[in-house]
Amino acid sequence: MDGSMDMHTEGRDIAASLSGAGVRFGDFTALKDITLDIGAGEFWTILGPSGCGKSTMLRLVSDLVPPATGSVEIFGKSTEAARLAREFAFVFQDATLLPWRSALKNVELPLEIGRKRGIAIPKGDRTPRELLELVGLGDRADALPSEMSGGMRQRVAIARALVCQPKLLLMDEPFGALDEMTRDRLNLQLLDIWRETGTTILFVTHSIPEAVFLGQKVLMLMAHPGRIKEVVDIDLPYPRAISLREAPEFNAYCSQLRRLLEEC
Ligand SMILES: Nc1ncnc2c1ncn2[C@@H]1O[C@H](COP(=O)(O)OP(=O)(O)OP(=O)(O)O)[C@@H](O)[C@H]1O
Repeated sequence: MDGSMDMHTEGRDIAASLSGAGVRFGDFTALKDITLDIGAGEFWTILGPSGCGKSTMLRLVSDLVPPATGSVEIFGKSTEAARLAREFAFVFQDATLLPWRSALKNVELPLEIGRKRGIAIPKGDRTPRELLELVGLGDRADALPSEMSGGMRQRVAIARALVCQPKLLLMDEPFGALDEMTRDRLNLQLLDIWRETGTTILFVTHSIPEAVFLGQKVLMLMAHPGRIKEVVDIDLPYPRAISLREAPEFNAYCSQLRRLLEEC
């Protein structure tokens, strides 16, 4: 499908609803006519050629860039209202931890900032320490970022993103800089976290196998201007094990997406 798409949304709570949404930077159209609904609790991965607007899509949803056309709603609110209510959180490729603070202190940071600014932060079900346990770092609470591996730092960043109990997690190539084995392990861990927290996840990646392994749906964007090429449902059951990557149906999805990517 080219340009835009309609989704059947009956009976589905909607986390993010985009309607004819476009983004411009000056004369340049970065995203055009994006229409889609992302159901609450769903896991979407986003693929597309370099420069097609994947990061811009996350920035649009998270109130970092305004729509030049159309509208974006997050859980029925404006993106600004959702941002102020801490309904979403970001994880970037670089963990961006404060180097002088321990893992635990980094996870606690959003709560501290909220308190200092007098912002009512949604009280999460889990304490920062419990979140470190959730990402498998319960025994590294006092470690400094320089004492941790890249994968560990990224897990701290995920725990920090979860500390305000966001209903929507926006992840921009969070495992792109990690070696393949660490990436596989974090993919499994992220699926566990997704199952346990029920958070909606929007996950940008350049890796077709990663997009298929994680996602219930893959949003394929195309370039010039950035727009929807297709949404592919990944009809593979959860929990997903690494051995799934050997399965013919997994590889069939990868081939389908590779063909779509070549057309973009
Ligand atoms: N602040 C900005 N000002 C001008 N142009 C921008 C700005 N941010 C992004 N762009 C342009 O918008 C387009 C989409 O950028 P974006 O970073 O969203 O692409 P992407 O698909 O995430 O790319 P990549 O896969 O390389 O990370 C690119 O052509 C980029 O140069």
